[in-house]
Amino acid sequence: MDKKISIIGAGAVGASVAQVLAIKNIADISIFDIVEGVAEGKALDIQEGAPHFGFDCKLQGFCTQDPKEYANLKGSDVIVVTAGLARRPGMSRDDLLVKNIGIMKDVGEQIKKYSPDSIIVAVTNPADIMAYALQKASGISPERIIGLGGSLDSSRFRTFLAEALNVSVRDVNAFVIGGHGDDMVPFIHYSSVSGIPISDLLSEEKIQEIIKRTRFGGGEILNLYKTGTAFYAPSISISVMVESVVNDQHRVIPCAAYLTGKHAENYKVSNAFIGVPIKIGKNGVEEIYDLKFSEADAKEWMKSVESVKKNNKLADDYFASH
Ligand SMILES: NC(=O)C1=CN([C@@H]2O[C@H](COP(=O)(O)OP(=O)(O)OC[C@H]3O[C@@H](n4cnc5c(N)ncnc54)[C@H](O)[C@@H]3O)[C@@H](O)[C@H]2O)C=CC1
Ligand SMILES: O=C([O-])CC(=O)C(=O)O
Repeated sequence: MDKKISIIGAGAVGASVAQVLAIKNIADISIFDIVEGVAEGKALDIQEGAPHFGFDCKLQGFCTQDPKEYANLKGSDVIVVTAGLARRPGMSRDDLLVKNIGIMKDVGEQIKKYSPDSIIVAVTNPADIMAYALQKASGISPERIIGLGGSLDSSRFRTFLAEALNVSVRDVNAFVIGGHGDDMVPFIHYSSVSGIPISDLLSEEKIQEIIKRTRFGGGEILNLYKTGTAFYAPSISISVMVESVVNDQHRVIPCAAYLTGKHAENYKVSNAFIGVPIKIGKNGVEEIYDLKFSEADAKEWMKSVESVKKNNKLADDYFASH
């Protein structure tokens, strides 16, 4: 195929997104992992299912114990980064920062070396900070880097709203902004069912219950799995972002994007990746939409901003000393 997607990290999320994207049949897929045999095995395993779905894309796996294998990133339209540690019960996503930032530094440097023109999708947690770290390590222009968060969090939010209202998820339009952490902001004022505001349909108490469940959606799955975190909903959420780049679809999805200029002014945070509604196309983040905040929304938003800023400071300290 003439398009190429690379996935770094062939664990639960990486392998699952590889399969979803293979079924979509939009690009050849290269998978990378540091553990020998994992990426090679997952690529072959997914490929062997092709006859049933009839996908023609080719999958290949590479072990990055030999960093030269990263040369196989060359020519990637999109690179999805899922390499690193996932949390265990009792941990927050932020507890992964110190371990995962070193991996992002290595991965970012390899991307810079072999495929600096790609669009990067940062998935490894804490994702807003890992997007920031990947940008620093790769030097890639920030609008070519998109972090996962809102795409997944909004999918959970829509699922819970549809369930409460007993309506099709297709008619629920709702999104979550802010950092992909405990302070994310399910944004009720722009949420509706086919245009009918959510606040006309559900009591304030029910809405607050759904907001809380959405915020801890990742934790709910972690507490069920115990040995790992969510990967089915994450992989589908990543696939729509990737497909929007590969096929230049201009989907509007909340994701972590780098805020500067007038957007930084509107969102009261600059030079940081944080979840806002963006238009995704072949050039990555093609537009950032500025939302209007009520006083209460602004309070919630600023909590999330402060948490992202605090973590970016840790990332800056790491890069200053490594
Ligand atoms: N942003 C988001 O919304 C979401 C983020 N995540 C995050 O994605 C990451 C991956 O999650 P899972 O796939 O469930 O974990 P996993 O443990 O199943 O897979 C991680 C993979 O990364 C590989 N890896 C580790 N260091 C590497 C390196 N230096 N180079 C290449 N590969 C390396 C491991 O060998 C492993 O196969 C975690 O940080 C998790 O928290 C997961 C779900 C949603
Ligand atoms: O909960 C986690 O650590 C994984 C994740 O980000 C999510 O599922 O939202």
